[in-house]
Amino acid sequence: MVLSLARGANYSHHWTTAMAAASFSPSSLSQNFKPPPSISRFRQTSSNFRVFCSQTSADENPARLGFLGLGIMGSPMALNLIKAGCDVTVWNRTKSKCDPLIDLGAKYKPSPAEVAASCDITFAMLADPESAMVVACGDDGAASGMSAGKGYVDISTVDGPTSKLINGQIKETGALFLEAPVSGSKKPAEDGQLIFLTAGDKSLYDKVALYLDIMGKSRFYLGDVGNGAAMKLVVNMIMGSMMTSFAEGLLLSEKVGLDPSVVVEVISQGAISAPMFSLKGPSMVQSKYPTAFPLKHQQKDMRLALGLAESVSQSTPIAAAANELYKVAKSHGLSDHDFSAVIEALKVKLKD
Ligand SMILES: NC(=O)C1=CN([C@@H]2O[C@H](COP(=O)(O)OP(=O)(O)OC[C@H]3O[C@@H](n4cnc5c(N)ncnc54)[C@H](OP(=O)(O)O)[C@@H]3O)[C@@H](O)[C@H]2O)C=CC1
Ligand SMILES: O=CCCC(=O)O
Repeated sequence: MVLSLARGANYSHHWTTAMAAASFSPSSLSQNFKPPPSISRFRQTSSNFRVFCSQTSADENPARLGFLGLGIMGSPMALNLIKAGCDVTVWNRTKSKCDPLIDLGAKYKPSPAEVAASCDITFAMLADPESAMVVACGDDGAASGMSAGKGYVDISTVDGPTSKLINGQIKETGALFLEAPVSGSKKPAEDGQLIFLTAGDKSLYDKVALYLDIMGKSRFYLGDVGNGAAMKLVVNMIMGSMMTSFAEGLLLSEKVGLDPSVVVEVISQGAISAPMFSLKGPSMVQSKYPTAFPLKHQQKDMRLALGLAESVSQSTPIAAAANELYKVAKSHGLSDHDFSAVIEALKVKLKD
């Protein structure tokens, strides 16, 4: 089953909302206040508008949210939940990354298990399959704090087998599981414009739709666990290959005496125009790679996508070649730069 909803298509009566100046007090909200139909669009355009998470029924609308993993993506996503008035408890391996959110009202627990035990729904945004596994299923992992009635939503980009393992461990506790990797990078995370690619328990998907709509602009429900991970890996495999092809073009243009900035401009006006080229191109031309999506994560996604292709004997020679370039870039110390730094791998002189 595939279900796609753009933001605002499914607003629920569980929300209480208010247009308010900064001094507005949540306690003055009426439980019966109904959002206007244009609420979601309005929320994007007005800094005075807040959406408050309210608890009309503990069963129907869990209000205690956990957030595990406060990196480039997790921090702004959790922040958007806090700004919307949700009751958020955070945890991060490096505790200092919790502090700005605690200052803004988040609660803190010292382990994933304690977050899960104290929350109705726990979101996780971890680096890779290994960290997603250890945070969900390791010692003091979230599964230790889960039980019937709770939900675990893993937003990390992992492979299907990892997601299925986590699903199994969470389900053993009686809790529900949803995988929900996202398309969109640092800025869309800050702006609440992510695209959720979900799969797993449909009843949990329905419960968390409210929160996904705070953090994102659209959501897809793709059926069984593994389908969300596969969708994410296919999309990122294409993106990773596009970026290497773009990098080759920029360098070739320079070698033959063209201005690569003009190449970026030409591309932006034609059929292969893409926001990614327009966004990253100008800084790539200046050999600058401010990190939005770390190169090490793009290489991880290429590796996982190639594994997915291998599992069904699908030929992916372009992605395989692109992956080699990301590996070269990593070996040159570019792991924590933006993935557009892969262009540096093409500047490296090959030995005879
Ligand atoms: N950045 C982007 O544009 C996008 C990223 N993604 C995906 O989202 C996920 C997070 O990405 P992003 O926020 O950029 O990554 P970051 O590297 O900024 O953050 C990674 C997070 O994982 C935690 N972590 C890493 N290893 C461990 C471990 N062994 N145990 C516990 N926690 C660990 C880090 O904790 P600590 O702070 O202690 O290091 C941090 O909270 C990745 O799967 C990525 O592929 C998806 C869409 C876009
Ligand atoms: O996983 C990272 C995706 C980045 C993006 O969609 O812009």
